[in-house]
Amino acid sequence: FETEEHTLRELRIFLREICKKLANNRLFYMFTKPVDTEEVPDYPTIIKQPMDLETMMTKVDFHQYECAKDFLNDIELIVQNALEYNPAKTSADKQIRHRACSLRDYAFTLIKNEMDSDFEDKCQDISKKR
Ligand SMILES: Cc1noc(C)c1-c1cc(NS(=O)(=O)c2ccccc2)cc(C(=O)O)c1
Repeated sequence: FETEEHTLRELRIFLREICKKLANNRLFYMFTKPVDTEEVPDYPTIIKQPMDLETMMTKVDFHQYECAKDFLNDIELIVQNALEYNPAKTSADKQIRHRACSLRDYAFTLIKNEMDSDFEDKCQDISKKR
């Protein structure tokens, strides 16, 4: 059990670093905070499961990720929300869709390059058992 807690602690340290790198990239500024419903009043009528990088950092701290796959599922949620809410051919919508796709590629590549694959396997085994 102690080794499992140690493994999950290491995962949280790693995921905080990934979250910080993504949030510090100016390209992804609009994904760093929840979409402001004052600014975008119809957002909650269209997007039922909002997600953003600040919320993800809080989820790390609340032990709500037990493997990198769960973390990447929330990245994918940010991406899908942006694609759904911004479908138009306008340059503004195209730009946010492009940035959402870049966020996905950055996050998956960062994790693939910086994470030991058998470390992720160990985390997924722990997660499945719980
Ligand atoms: C994200 C998102 N999904 O749909 C839309 C639309 C956006 C989105 C929302 C905002 N305005 S905001 O007040 O909700 C906000 C500001 C700063 C960080 C996070 C959110 C700005 C932009 C933008 O492109 O600048 C985009």
